[in-house]
Amino acid sequence: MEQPLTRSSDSAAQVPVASPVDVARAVANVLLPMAASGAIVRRPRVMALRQRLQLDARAVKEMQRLRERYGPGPVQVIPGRRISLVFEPQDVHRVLNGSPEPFTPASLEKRGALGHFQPAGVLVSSAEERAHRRPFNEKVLEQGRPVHHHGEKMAAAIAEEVEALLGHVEFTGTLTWDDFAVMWWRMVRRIVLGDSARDDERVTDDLLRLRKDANMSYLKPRRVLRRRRFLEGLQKYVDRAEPGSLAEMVATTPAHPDTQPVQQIPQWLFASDAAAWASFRALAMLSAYPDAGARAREEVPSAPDLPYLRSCVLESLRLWPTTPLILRDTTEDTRWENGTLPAGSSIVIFAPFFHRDETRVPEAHRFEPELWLRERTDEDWPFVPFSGGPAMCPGRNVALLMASNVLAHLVKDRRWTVSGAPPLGPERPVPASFSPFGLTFTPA
Ligand code: HEM
Repeated sequence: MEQPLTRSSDSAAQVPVASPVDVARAVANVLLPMAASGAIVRRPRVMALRQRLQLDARAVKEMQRLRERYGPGPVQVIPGRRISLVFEPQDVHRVLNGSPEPFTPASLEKRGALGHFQPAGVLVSSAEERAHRRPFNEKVLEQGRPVHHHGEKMAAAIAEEVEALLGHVEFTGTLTWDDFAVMWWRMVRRIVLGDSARDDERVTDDLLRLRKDANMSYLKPRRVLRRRRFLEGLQKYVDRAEPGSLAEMVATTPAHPDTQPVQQIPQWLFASDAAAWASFRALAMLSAYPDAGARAREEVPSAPDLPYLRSCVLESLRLWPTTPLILRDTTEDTRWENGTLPAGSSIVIFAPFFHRDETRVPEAHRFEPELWLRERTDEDWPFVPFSGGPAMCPGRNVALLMASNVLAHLVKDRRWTVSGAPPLGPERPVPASFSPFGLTFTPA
């Protein structure tokens, strides 16, 4: 049973419900733009609109207004489903540290979405299944090591793929998102599945198809045959167990029968997409902030361990979190400063509010990679691009290794001019919304 908070009252009343007008505003300004952008695979056109209208600024303002109006405790903004927004750092830490009980990451919404391609993935698992699946993910991904023991092999694949991309850029004169994404997926397939998967677009196209369905969650019927073909494709790579791949580690890491090792892999593939968005935005920042670009270039010889470039990627993720809505469902009644929430309620941590609220975060609209040069703790303000607590992203270090090494090769011998971005630079506030998909880089 969870300990009550020291600041909790004995109130048996439920956490307040926002007024109908505030419900409509919270949905329109906070929840809808995020859902419309695509929870599992992004919709570039909606992202472009979000950038044009700078909708994330509106969302943060709405959160500030709601907090002002209802106080620091949570407030329910979808009464039927009992979805509550939280506003205080200690509530963020409490919810994330209280995973999987009483705050399970396997929320109704996530089960609806991820069930399309990884119904046995750790993120949508019960507490009992998680007890086996989480340690398996941590072992294979080596979550505590900045550089995975396959790091040299990963770095070699990254070097080859980025060099091939740069050859293409020399030919076309520009670096676009589409070219970057082709390179990215070749690299991810090699790192996760093995070198022989480099050109196996079918496996990631199958996943893309299933991810598109996942955006529609329960509204789309499950494509059972496609999912079977996709998972069988992954199984083949595990059977092949190419040395230096994560598939090899899946094949050789002991697993409890409940673990379903192959079903842990889709998350590693699909979540790598977020690292691509963060890297492309970080490249724009390194191009627009000459001092940061110079510091990154100086660091290149120490690859694959690149703390400053990793910080740049983390800062890109703080400014534009790729998981803006961190969801938890309550598994028992929980007490809060302003009332109780019954079991089965939903808690939403809206990350941009905690990352970009200029009334409480001095660096809200500045590019400050230095924020990440030391490990952050629960004593710190919650910047949570990788979530936190026992369900924190176990692939964080693999993602940062990929992203930082890709950036190192891109900036090593080149300076880039960026177009297609909102105005960027040290003299101005960092934009609230920033789509990576419309960016084009030209060697300066
Ligand atoms: C920049 C890239 C990435 C970001 C921002 C990111 C972020 C996150 C976040 C926020 C969560 C928690 C979601 C939640 O609580 O609902 C999560 C979970 C997870 N991530 Fe990542 N992730 C990234 C890349 C990766 C990669 C590359 C891998 C694997 C190679 C990975 C593996 C996982 C796994 C297995 C979980 C589920 C953890 C659990 O439920 O215990 N992620 N990630």
